[in-house]
Amino acid sequence: MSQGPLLITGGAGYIGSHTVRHLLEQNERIVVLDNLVFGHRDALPLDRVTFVEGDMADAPLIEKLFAEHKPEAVLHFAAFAYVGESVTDPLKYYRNNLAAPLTLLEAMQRHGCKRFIFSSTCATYGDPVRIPIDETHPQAPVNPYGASKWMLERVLRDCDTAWGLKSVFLRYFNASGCHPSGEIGEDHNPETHLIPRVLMAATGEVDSITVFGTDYATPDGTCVRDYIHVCDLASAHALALSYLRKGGETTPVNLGTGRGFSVKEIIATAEAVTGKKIPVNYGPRRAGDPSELIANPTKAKEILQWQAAHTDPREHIDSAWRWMNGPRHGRYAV
Ligand SMILES: NC(=O)c1ccc[n+]([C@@H]2O[C@H](COP(=O)([O-])OP(=O)(O)OC[C@H]3O[C@@H](n4cnc5c(N)ncnc54)[C@H](O)[C@@H]3O)[C@@H](O)[C@H]2O)c1
Ligand SMILES: O=c1ccn([C@@H]2O[C@H](COP(=O)(O)OP(=O)(O)O[C@H]3O[C@H](CO)[C@H](O)[C@H](O)[C@H]3O)[C@@H](O)[C@H]2O)c(=O)[nH]1
Repeated sequence: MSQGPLLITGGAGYIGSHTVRHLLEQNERIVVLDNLVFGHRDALPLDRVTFVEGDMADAPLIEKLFAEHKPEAVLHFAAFAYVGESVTDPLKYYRNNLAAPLTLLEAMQRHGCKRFIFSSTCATYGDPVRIPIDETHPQAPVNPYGASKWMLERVLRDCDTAWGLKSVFLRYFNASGCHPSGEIGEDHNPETHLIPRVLMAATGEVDSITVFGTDYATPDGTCVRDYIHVCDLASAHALALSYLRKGGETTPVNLGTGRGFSVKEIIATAEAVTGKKIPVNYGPRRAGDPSELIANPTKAKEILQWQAAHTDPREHIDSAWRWMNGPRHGRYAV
């Protein structure tokens, strides 16, 4: 097995850049590949990582990258992740989330790189038939985004059977929060996720937050989600890497806290953290939203020795608020 660096696709994005920071603290060597469609060059410590600006579907570039750096493992974050857009433009999602990674996998096969950590999602489960959701829950995605991730999991299993690729499918629940330094954070454009949008309503960047649906079968009628801090996601990647280095088998692992919070609870917490009254509108349901998504995170503890350290959404919102009021938010150069 090659002793080269880690290749991190999408490492200039939200979750990728936090994971890069964490892995650098563990003295890992890192090559980041990102086409900067959504990522930010400034989110990377460019003096400490090798940054390759390019697309994972660019076969000559990928071949050159593997020949030059001989990566030991790939951490694959690069993808499109707007659920709504995936419904209206499915081919864009199947192209980037399913077809493009094949170029990467072909290069891995050619170069004998056999460790893969995949940013999968709770969206692969679809509408839950039981809560909390463990990894044996049926996978029946209800939108092309979730389907593209589910299909890539299948591809990875087949690569294991054929040439011994070992993968961990990290099925994240709802990523939130920002690095405690306030130097990097969530900066999607457009931003559709609940917590940053609530905070944008608090700063006046948007007029108000619209709650999508108040008639769900939940205690207060709004959707319930399991919010997992981005720094907890980062530490799980390091542990998944150790698991594969110790000879771990291909397997899915949920990354969540096991606790759910409603949209209304998140807004109330954001008001408490910011000290501001947040203007709220109540709108219809958003297509494709399950009422409740809560992880059973037991397996992560058993096989990765991981559990979420930041389980209080107040802490997530507080770190996101510090980032939004810090010097770099919205001022990434790229
Ligand atoms: N944010 C969440 O709540 C969440 C939840 C579950 C799963 N995920 C998954 O985690 C991963 C990271 O999500 P994020 O929120 O950090 O998104 P992000 O958009 O911030 O990061 C993705 C990065 O990939 C890059 N990228 C996209 N296509 C590329 C390509 N073809 N070649 C090279 N680079 C490319 C983008 O420029 C971006 O920097 C995604 O795979 C996403 O599906 C996210
Ligand atoms: O302006 C908003 C934004 C969101 N919501 C609600 O807040 C909850 C969280 O919505 P997000 O858009 O923040 O996140 P999702 O639950 O849609 O997350 C899904 O999409 C993500 C990709 O971006 C991940 O893949 C994740 O695993 C998957 O569940 C949902 O009930 C949503 O309806 C609102 O009410 N108003």
